[in-house]
Amino acid sequence: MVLALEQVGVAFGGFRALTDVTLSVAPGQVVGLIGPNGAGKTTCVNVLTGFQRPTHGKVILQGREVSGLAAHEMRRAGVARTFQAGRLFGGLDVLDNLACTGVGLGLRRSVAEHEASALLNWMGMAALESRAAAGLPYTDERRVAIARALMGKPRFLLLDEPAAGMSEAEAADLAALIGRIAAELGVGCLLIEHNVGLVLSVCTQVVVLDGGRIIEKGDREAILGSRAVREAYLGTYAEAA
Ligand SMILES: Nc1ncnc2c1ncn2[C@@H]1O[C@H](COP(=O)(O)OP(=O)(O)OP(=O)(O)O)[C@@H](O)[C@H]1O
Repeated sequence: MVLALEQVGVAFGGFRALTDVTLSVAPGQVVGLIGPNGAGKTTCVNVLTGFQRPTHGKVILQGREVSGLAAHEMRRAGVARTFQAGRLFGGLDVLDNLACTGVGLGLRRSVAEHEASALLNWMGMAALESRAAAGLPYTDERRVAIARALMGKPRFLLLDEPAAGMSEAEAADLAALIGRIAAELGVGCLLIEHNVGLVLSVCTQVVVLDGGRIIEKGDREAILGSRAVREAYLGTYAEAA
């Protein structure tokens, strides 16, 4: 049972941001979504999470069409996301950042706090519980945003450039974390990332967008061997791969 786009198109006025996009993420799988700036990656995530209605096509969750659901309904249905900017509640500590999200999802406060604490522990971040979110170093802030997205035990997690601004070592740690989220929690992950090396290290399947269309889909070898991908994209990032 998967989260999928079926022949999705999105138009902003006369501009087509996406055309005929079909992709899917299965539980426990990490799918990469790459492509040049403006290719339509964030728009895909927005459609999959209810932030953007498709102009054409369908969003499918566990066999059911969910194209019309709002963002909070998709979240309750088990589809979580992170944003390019962290969007934490700066005035709250880390535990409360997670617990508030749990309460918003319908958990009792004590249950939400317990889940938040267990999650931070699982991610090796228990020491951050009572730190103010506003004062966190950048990489911790990104990891707390991922922890918060995992509240309520979502079945799918969509990550929009989670490694932006990180060093190679920090990005490698993040890749390991994403691998654990898929393998140990069984969460299906969709990873938008400009760091192609990171995508190829953690994703079993990669989808390449250019100009709102899918130009390639496949595993690491298929992507590295694709002439269309090299021409559209990898030229700029060849060293990273
Ligand atoms: N709300 C909107 N109104 C009009 N155009 C939009 C809107 N949102 C996105 N676009 C346009 O749609 C195209 C795809 O944008 P999108 O943000 O999905 O690309 P992206 O692949 O995520 O790019 P980046 O890597 O730069 O984040 C871009 O040309 C963008 O300017």
